[in-house]
Amino acid sequence: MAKLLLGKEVNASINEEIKAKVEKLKAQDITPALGIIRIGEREDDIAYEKSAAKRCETLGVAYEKFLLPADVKEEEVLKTISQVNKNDKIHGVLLFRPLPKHLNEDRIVNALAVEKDVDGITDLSMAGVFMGKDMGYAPCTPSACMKVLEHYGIDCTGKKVVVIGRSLVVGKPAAMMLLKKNATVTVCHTRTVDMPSVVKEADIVVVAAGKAGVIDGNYLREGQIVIDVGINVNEEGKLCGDVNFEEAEKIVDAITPVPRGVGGVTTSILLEHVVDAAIVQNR
Ligand SMILES: Nc1nc(=O)c2c([nH]1)NC[C@@H]1CN(c3ccc(C(=O)N[C@@H](CCC(=O)O)C(=O)O)cc3)C=[N+]21
Repeated sequence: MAKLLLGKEVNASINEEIKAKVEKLKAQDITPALGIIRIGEREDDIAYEKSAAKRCETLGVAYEKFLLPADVKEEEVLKTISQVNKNDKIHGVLLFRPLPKHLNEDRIVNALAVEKDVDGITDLSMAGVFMGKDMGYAPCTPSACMKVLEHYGIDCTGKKVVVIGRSLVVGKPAAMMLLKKNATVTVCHTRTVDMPSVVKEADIVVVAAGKAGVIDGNYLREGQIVIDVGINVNEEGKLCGDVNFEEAEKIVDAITPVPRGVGGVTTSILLEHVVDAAIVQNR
């Protein structure tokens, strides 16, 4: 049976740091605050929103929600973003993605002030990740994957790492971050030929396929470490990952479960970025 890599343990250390920073800010009469912009009612957005709000409450971070209907006009979204950009009481912004199809995601995302882009979605923040420069904030989900590996003492140097998924939200930035940690990285996607044999070659598998349970026992072998980034809501309304957990845990050495894995760490990183943004903006 695989060892479980639990988010809770990783969070404990991050949360201590966040609390200390929040206390320091509060001593200067500054309350760090997150702006949450949600368009429509996607279940995974709402799941993240609830977790983020709860964590804000626990850590003494304020938040304000900006809820827009799924059929909102682009100008309305741009107006909301300009409003949060100007509001000095809001230090970081979480804009859920993907956006409804009728909106120009590129234009909307890049309207966000880079110093408030705590989920690293603007082109400039993303460029920082790809060039290995300290520019803006890295996206929270791939950062959470790296944090889990680091916390459990899993060194990437020289390891074969397969990333499944090539999205800009997770797959591509995760590949760059792994490369920076000296891994030999392969990125698989829907056009990859014979994916099971490619994935079996990996020492570490980072799964961001975006589909519930698609990575089953046929892709895995013993000795592997599996990081499951997937957050899917199944028919019963429960969270599940992109890995078929029941099959995987019988085969691999270690795995992050869903829930209780990467998701909670993503939320911690988000809060850490908001608090850091509040510090930088009040210098
Ligand atoms: N720009 C953008 N960035 C995102 O990172 C992003 C997004 N849009 N759109 C939606 C998806 C979904 N997502 C979730 C993260 C955590 C939980 C979650 O439930 N976290 C729990 C723990 C769950 C667990 O234990 O695995 C918690 O923080 O306590 C859910 C969903 C982020 N996403």
